[in-house]
Amino acid sequence: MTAVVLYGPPTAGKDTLTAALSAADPRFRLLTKLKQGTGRSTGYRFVTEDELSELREQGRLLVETRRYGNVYAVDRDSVEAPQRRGLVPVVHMGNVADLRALLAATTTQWLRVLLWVPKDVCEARSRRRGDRDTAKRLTAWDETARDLLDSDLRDLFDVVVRTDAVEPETAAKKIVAVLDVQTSARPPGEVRAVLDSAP
Ligand SMILES: Nc1ncnc2c1ncn2[C@@H]1O[C@H](COP(=O)(O)OP(=O)(O)OP(=O)(O)O)[C@@H](O)[C@H]1O
Repeated sequence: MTAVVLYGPPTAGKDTLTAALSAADPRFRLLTKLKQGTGRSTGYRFVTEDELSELREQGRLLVETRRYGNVYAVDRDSVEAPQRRGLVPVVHMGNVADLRALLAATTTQWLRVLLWVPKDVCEARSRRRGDRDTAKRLTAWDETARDLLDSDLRDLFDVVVRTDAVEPETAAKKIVAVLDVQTSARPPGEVRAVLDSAP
């Protein structure tokens, strides 16, 4: 596999696992998404509406998401340029439609990872992290759970991790181990069991 996509609700550990992956193997690089709008800049490159339109016209936008009045996008170059240098881009996704759009738009072999936390752990993590918008995060957790339960889970994830049960370093090692191996997707029953299981 030449790239990794991490899907999960707020506080599932996407940033934490990305850091653990980079520490375990310097090939892993967080992909910088494009953002048009306002708010947090970490992990994003701000672009103007005109720049975004130009990239869209050039067919460069693999995924485009409109949320909270902002536009978020993945530029094809931000996937392919690191790959040309032997690096492994890591991208974070928050909904299945975007995940599928990303998979369909590239010839890249993505390692697809589901990170999961139960809602009470999400709340505790969000409060501990000092989020001012914990209620919004919990709404997003509900939306992510619904999104998954409404989706066809066949052939969607290669690795499934409950991050309240597995240390980030252990999850990173597992991903490094399967990255270059032909893996088969986790069966839908296994994915559902992870969503349903009590903390
Ligand atoms: N495997 C883990 N074990 C224990 N704690 C973890 C684990 N992964 C993440 N955490 C903790 O949970 C909190 C949220 O993690 P992180 O910011 O990585 O999640 P995220 O998925 O990137 O969240 P968001 O999408 O809300 O930005 C952090 O305080 C982190 O220390």
